[in-house]
Amino acid sequence: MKIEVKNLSKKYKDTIALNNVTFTLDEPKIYGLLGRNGAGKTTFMDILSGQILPSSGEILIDGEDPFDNQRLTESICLIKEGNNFKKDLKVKNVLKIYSYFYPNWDQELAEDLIKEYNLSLNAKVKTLSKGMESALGITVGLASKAPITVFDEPYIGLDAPSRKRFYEIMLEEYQEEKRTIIFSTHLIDEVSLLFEEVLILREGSLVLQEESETLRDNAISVSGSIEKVEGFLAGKEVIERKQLAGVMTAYVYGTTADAKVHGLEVEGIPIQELMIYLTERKKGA
Ligand SMILES: Nc1ncnc2c1ncn2[C@@H]1O[C@H](COP(=O)(O)OP(=O)(O)OP(=O)(O)O)[C@@H](O)[C@H]1O
Repeated sequence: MKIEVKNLSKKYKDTIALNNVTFTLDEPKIYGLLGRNGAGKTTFMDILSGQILPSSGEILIDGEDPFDNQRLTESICLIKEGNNFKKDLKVKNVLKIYSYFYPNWDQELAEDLIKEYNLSLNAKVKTLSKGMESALGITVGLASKAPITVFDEPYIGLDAPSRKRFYEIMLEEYQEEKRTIIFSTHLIDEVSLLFEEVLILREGSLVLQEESETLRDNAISVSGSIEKVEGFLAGKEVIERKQLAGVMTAYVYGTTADAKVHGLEVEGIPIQELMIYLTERKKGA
């Protein structure tokens, strides 16, 4: 399903959570949605899944507004970092409710995951530990087989081996049948290899949308005197630049060979480092 985000803004009283964000997600892929605390990720996911309205701008999913839209709601599954399910429900009833709601629900996968994560079907949600509740969220998200599945830091309390299994199963499922998975996380180095495309929000604005492969192959870090670096940057797409004591470092799309011709120091940028760099708060902000 095609997701078009057009001039999307969301204001909560004095806080601008999203500031005129525009981008398109054209095809089923695993998208990483990254950004520091308060960057606007959850707000975006809430608007996308039709839970809240934007202040201005719009999101269109295959041309339609998701707000109050039954046809689209059953195509989108949003799993948040907690409180996804009513506390008094038993695990088996949670599965039943979601199986009615999502037309592509995969009961076999749900049952496999329940076993994998050692969840008891008769346990009530309120008796589950944080990690178990996350495991239930992951189970529902994956088994929904919703064409747009959104995970907003869905692993609170899950230990490292359980998270690893989650990533593995998510990838297996995705490879079997492609769907749009939007994944928001702070554990960037753990999952960055899964992402096919990365979007980074900083303080409500989109600062990067790029395919991971392009980032891996073409994003380089160059440094040298301000004059030399600026000479090299002319006409190129610059991701970010900073200066310290007369030395400029820039992240840019370019080739190592070209940068060396300009007499610059050049390095590849590990994807997670690029993300960390781009999500740093600006000094004084
Ligand atoms: N219901 C609300 N009322 C008031 N302000 C809100 C509300 N929801 C979010 N905000 C504010 O909007 C901004 C964006 O929040 P949002 O939760 O979208 O960020 P986030 O990127 O998901 O952050 P985190 O990584 O911490 O989950 C923050 O400044 C937050 O305080």
